[in-house]
Amino acid sequence: MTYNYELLIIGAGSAGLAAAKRAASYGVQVAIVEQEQLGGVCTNRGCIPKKLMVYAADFATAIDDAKQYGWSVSKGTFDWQQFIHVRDRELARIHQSQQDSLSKAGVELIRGHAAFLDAHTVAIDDRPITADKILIAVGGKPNKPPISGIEYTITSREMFQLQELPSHLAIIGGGYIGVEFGSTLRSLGVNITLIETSEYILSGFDHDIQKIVQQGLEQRGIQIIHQAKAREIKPVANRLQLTTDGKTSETITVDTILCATGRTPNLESLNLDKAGVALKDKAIAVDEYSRTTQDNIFAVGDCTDRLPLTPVARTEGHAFADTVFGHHPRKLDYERIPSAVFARPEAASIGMTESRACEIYGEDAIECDRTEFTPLYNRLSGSNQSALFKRVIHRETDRILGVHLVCDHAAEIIQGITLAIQQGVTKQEMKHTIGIHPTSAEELFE
Ligand SMILES: Cc1cc2nc3c(=O)[nH]c(=O)nc-3n(C[C@H](O)[C@H](O)[C@H](O)COP(=O)(O)OP(=O)(O)OC[C@H]3O[C@@H](n4cnc5c(N)ncnc54)[C@H](O)[C@@H]3O)c2cc1C
Ligand SMILES: NC(=O)c1ccc[n+]([C@@H]2O[C@H](COP(=O)([O-])OP(=O)(O)OC[C@H]3O[C@@H](n4cnc5c(N)ncnc54)[C@H](O)[C@@H]3O)[C@@H](O)[C@H]2O)c1
Repeated sequence: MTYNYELLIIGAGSAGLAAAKRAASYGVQVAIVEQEQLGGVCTNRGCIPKKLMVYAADFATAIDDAKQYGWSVSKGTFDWQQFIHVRDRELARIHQSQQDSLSKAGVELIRGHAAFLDAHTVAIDDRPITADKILIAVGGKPNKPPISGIEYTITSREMFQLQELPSHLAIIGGGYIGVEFGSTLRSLGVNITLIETSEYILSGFDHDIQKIVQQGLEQRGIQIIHQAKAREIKPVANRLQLTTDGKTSETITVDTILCATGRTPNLESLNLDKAGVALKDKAIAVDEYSRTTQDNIFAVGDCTDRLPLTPVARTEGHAFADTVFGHHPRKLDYERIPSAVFARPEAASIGMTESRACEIYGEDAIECDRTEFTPLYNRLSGSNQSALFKRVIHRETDRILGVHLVCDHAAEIIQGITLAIQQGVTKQEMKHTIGIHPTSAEELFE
């Protein structure tokens, strides 16, 4: 049987683009289908526009800090529309570069919505296209809990399209998205109320990180209503009234409500049943080599139930292509993947949290060292935000199982540490490492 393509990829986000280029490098005839702009969530409504917003917001603090360092400066005003203009110019540049790199790799880009007709045939809008192998890389979309009035809330997608900044923003969900938007918009002068079901924000992070970031956000004037859930939302005279249930019941009136309670795979109208692809919970079921329940179909990135981060999506795309077309079977180690929360204070982690290590090895087998200190920069800036460095160590082997940081540039620092952790570095080896002075990171080698 001959097909239109050897490989058809559905979705040109981080995972799909990485897989397309790597497969093409093995001489495979590849087409990629995309229904929106190239680059998916990361480029258009995630990592990149979010980080640009963080950079914009940091000037507010930098100007205050500059005064403490002897500068005579005044804050001026922030022009949201001007920021959107320059941000979109940068996103257009990225789209062009993504398109150019697909052409250079010889990958055909097909615009439209894909839905399965059978295991080898996909309808793109109404046009049937066949392929020997198909990779599903359709990503995810925001969840909204079933709360009365939830239709008045927006999600991270619409946050990037706001025409003006609200005066008061309520955020439901204190995970990555809620914390990053809350922190950034606070620096831009927005009043923030964050509602989180647990006692602490950033579920899944080490407990010390959760506590220090939560305190830091509160010190910056963010109101956190914890152990609470949004119960009802009602429009009241051009604003929104939100009532919470939980440890305390509160009613607040705000301009905008962001719902940031997690994401689910984007599988609607893909007709996976026609292709014989099974689900596990709400995600595509895959094995460690990203194989689905149908022999010729694979899935990578946020549409599977693994770690929804861009570098993971990209690496799964590469590993799929290496395994299937490069004949180098490759799977990921999901235990040692670094991640960061781009809030102020910033947090970053690699490896096991203290509670996970105790769960696996038992409390007696684990030792933690924890240093909290005032970074040199804050001595003059006047900020009372302390930095936290924590290491989780396996007593018997002296191996470092996890490193957790809260400090300026935590995300940049954790990258180098990631390599050491992946190589099985011990506490003793770290102690014998000579650091750079004066930096915050040198504390890791004390
Ligand atoms: C606000 C926000 C901030 C984030 N910040 C970070 C960060 O700082 N660092 C980090 O590592 N991760 C971050 N993430 C997570 C990261 O963006 C995702 O993990 C990553 O984008 C997943 O890539 P993907 O290729 O699997 O999916 P996506 O990027 O979602 O790409 C899927 C693509 O498939 C297309 N598609 C879907 N269905 C069809 C169809 N039927 N036919 C044709 N095309 C289709 C979609 O239009 C989309 O372009 C963030 C996410 C959000 C929401
Ligand atoms: N810096 C980054 O790498 C980055 C940034 C943004 C997003 N992401 C990715 O996107 C994913 C989704 O982010 P997210 O923040 O939406 O999800 P999340 O799973 O990180 O956090 C959701 C939070 O909402 C809370 N919650 C759930 N239902 C609630 C309710 N009804 N009321 C109040 N709180 C409720 C949960 O307890 C949790 O703390 C993340 O898991 C992450 O992988 C990564």
